[in-house]
Amino acid sequence: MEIGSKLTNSWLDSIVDSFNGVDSDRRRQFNRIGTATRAVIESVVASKAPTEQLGLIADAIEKVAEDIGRFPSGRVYEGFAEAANTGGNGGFMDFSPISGAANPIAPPVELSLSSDPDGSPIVVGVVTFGSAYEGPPGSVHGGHIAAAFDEVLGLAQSMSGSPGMTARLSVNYRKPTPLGEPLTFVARIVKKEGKKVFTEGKCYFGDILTAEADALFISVDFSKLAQLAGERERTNDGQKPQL
Ligand SMILES: CCCCCCCC/C=C/CCCCCCCC(=O)SCCNC(=O)CCNC(=O)[C@H](O)C(C)(C)COP(=O)(O)OP(=O)(O)OC[C@H]1O[C@@H](n2cnc3c(N)ncnc32)[C@H](O)[C@@H]1OP(=O)(O)O
Repeated sequence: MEIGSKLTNSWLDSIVDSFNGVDSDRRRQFNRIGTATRAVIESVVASKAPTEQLGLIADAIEKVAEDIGRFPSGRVYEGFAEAANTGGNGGFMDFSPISGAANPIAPPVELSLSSDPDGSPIVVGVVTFGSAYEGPPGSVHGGHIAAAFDEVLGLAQSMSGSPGMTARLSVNYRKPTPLGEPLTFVARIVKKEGKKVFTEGKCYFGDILTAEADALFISVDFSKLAQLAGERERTNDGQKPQL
């Protein structure tokens, strides 16, 4: 993901610059795997393949899982937890569960920084959710809408220069959010009070407002993030960070 920064937030720019523009074969291969696995996930939940074919497909997928599972696993952290990238060679947030191209469970939401007509900085997230994200028939599952808000609001709050973790996230679902259609999330900072960064966001399908959210982020000491990353690398399974 390239973040085409139109902002002059030097703090965020310096982080984004440190990840962007670096290309590597390793990153390309991870992104290919992520894209192909995402396509498999989509087909798995929506395939009309004949039953006799399903066993063959299951055999093939089990073989792939076995092949990749033979290698040791462990995440690489450069900077921030969510900014884990594909091998330390560039790729800002390649493995984000929401926006990471290399993470097959990410829809993914494509993030960019922009500004609204009055010049205020905003984050824009563009995404089309496939069948794997279905909640009510034909609509996106509300939990995934909340996750997309957490991501775009999370990037917006980081423009404050003192990013933190989500303390509270509230979503109002106004209209069903359609599957298989391009959606646009927009997020901004509302105000900052000490460690508290208040944000708000909206999700549109065309001109239709389908959901809106507000969230409170609490700036965290970067040493806390480093500690979380350290725990994750030590245990290598990352399931239980010690706070
Ligand atoms: C992760 C950082 C990434 C940085 C990346 C930068 C690069 C840019 C990239 C960008 C895109 C990435 C996008 C990622 C987005 C995803 C983020 C997530 O999903 S985060 C996972 C879910 N959230 C948790 O797991 C938090 C768990 N909770 C905690 O760890 C703590 O509770 C925490 C940090 C939220 C606050 O703990 P305390 O000890 O630091 O805060 P105290 O000092 O006690 O409180 C400060 C003030 O805030 C209020 N406060 C704290 N928590 C509150 C709450 N839940 N609700 C309301 N107020 C709260 C308190 O009442 C206090 O207010 P008074 O100063 O007294 O007025």
